[in-house]
Amino acid sequence: MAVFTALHLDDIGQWITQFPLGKPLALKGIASGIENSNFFLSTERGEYVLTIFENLSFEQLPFYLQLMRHLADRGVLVPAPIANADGELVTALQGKPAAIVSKLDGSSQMAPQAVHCAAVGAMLAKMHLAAQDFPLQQPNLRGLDWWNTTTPLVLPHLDDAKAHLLRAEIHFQDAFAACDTYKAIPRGPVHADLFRNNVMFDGEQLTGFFDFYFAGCDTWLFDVAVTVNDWCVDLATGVLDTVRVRALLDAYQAVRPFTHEEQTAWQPMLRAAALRFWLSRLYDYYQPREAEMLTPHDPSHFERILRERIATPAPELF
Ligand SMILES: Nc1ncnc2c1ncn2[C@@H]1O[C@H](COP(=O)(O)OP(=O)(O)O)[C@@H](O)[C@H]1O
Ligand SMILES: N[C@@H](CCOP(=O)(O)O)C(=O)O
Repeated sequence: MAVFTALHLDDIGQWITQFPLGKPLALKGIASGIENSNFFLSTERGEYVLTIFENLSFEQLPFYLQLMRHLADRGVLVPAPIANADGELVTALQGKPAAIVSKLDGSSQMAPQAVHCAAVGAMLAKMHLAAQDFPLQQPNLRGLDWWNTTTPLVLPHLDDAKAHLLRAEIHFQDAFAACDTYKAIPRGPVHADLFRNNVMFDGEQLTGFFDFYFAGCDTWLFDVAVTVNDWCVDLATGVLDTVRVRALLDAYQAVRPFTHEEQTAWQPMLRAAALRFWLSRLYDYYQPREAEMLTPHDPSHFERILRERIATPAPELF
């Protein structure tokens, strides 16, 4: 569990009066997540999630919170941010930026079947289309520039085989990002971290996407690749399950058809999505931060996925 900033009910008594939520009744640290400090908050008005942002700044946060508001207003299932009396979605708590959002029903589906993958694919396409007219701009902060900056920081910790793979893949992805096909594929705001643990289900009913704090403007296909690499994979081997891949891709393109350029970019994009999380997990592993409770994710999982995507072509987009 990661709670970087300890917080108790007494600490928020005054702070919470700026929100139309009534009296706070309970506050409980959440036993998962690796980026922020999250708490379930019960008030006289209902159930919420309070997040204290450990790495993102006051300047960066309006992009995420306003994007969630924009999507919620257009029928995409996401937590709704709660504004304070001045209409602000982000305010200071313990000297750090903090926000309150509505709590989604259900729980994460950690052993998804085709029916869950189809629901995720359809909602992801709906989200991409709904975000097209979102007016704020922010790059994907964990995109190509970050990969190039981070690689030299982790390379000294790797053995020869891993270092060779990382250098070669960065080289491949730099070339891929420079090609005309890549430049021609559609883009806009993307979630960029739509793993099983960032979606709620109530049975087979999807109740919401959450954890938008890696969102940014990038290719839609990158978002699809990140999602497929997690939702449709055999966790032990990194091998894709064709039935789940087909369910996710078919449901996605029933809402937003893929382009021919995206078809060409699909295999390199799956590699890019694997590289992104191998790198961030390596970075978190070798440069750990202070936390009250923290379980780092296993980097070798995404090294395995990357090797598998290089070795074996995935099912085509269409
Ligand atoms: N809006 C929400 N509704 C219900 N549960 C939530 C919501 N936001 C977060 N959670 C819970 O908090 C946990 C950690 O949140 P997450 O956003 O993944 O943390 P982090 O940003 O630190 O990685 C989730 O696994 C989920 O159980
Ligand atoms: N999904 C990423 C890490 C981000 O953590 P999250 O709990 O905020 O989704 C990974 O698995 O490496």
